[in-house]
Amino acid sequence: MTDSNIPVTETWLRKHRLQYTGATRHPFILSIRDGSVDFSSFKRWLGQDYIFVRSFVPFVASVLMKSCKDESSDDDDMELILGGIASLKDEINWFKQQASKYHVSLTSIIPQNANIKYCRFLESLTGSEVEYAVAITALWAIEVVYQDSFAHCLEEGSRVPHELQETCERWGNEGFGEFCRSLRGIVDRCLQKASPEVISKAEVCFLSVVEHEVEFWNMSVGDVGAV
Ligand SMILES: Cc1ncc(CO)c(N)n1
Repeated sequence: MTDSNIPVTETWLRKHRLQYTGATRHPFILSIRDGSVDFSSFKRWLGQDYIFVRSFVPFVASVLMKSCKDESSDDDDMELILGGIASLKDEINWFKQQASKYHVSLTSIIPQNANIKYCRFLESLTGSEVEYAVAITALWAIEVVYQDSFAHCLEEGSRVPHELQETCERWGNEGFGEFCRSLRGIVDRCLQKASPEVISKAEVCFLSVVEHEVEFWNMSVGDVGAV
């Protein structure tokens, strides 16, 4: 670490503020927050995110495996990640419920390009050659973008449509916020001891996640460039 007083994640968030804000204050999220959201966009997001979450499970499982093998990991890491996997089961059920409520057929969804690319990226991180520090960075970044985005929709002055309140609470709730802070703590701890190469790989990985998240939202609002 270059400056021992500032955690690595803090330096990234300062350095890549614009990119991060692009992902967490995307027009799609702002439209949920101000109530102007187009429901066909919401339904598109719902179907695509269901596919994403199914690919996300093996990725998180691979992070769990790395945490069990890596000597810089501790017992708490394993339990935190395991809890994350357990809640994905609940999340998959939630998607099924929402899909039936909005008449979205989950069996006939065609994954869009941005989604395919994002899932491929996740898969590329599952190999044993990818360091735990890099993989846990991706996990934190993936979760914190959703947490930060949906928590913004719950802030005072927002006008979220009643039907979407539950969606915002799913990722914007305080418990999930705490989970993200714990993940961030792991990232900072791992990178404090990491080599400059691993730190730089993790930073590239963080930025890739942020870019994939922007593309994912773009796809949801139906940006033709993303299809
Ligand atoms: C695209 C995407 N990013 C992050 C999350 C958070 O789990 C999600 N469900 N989907």
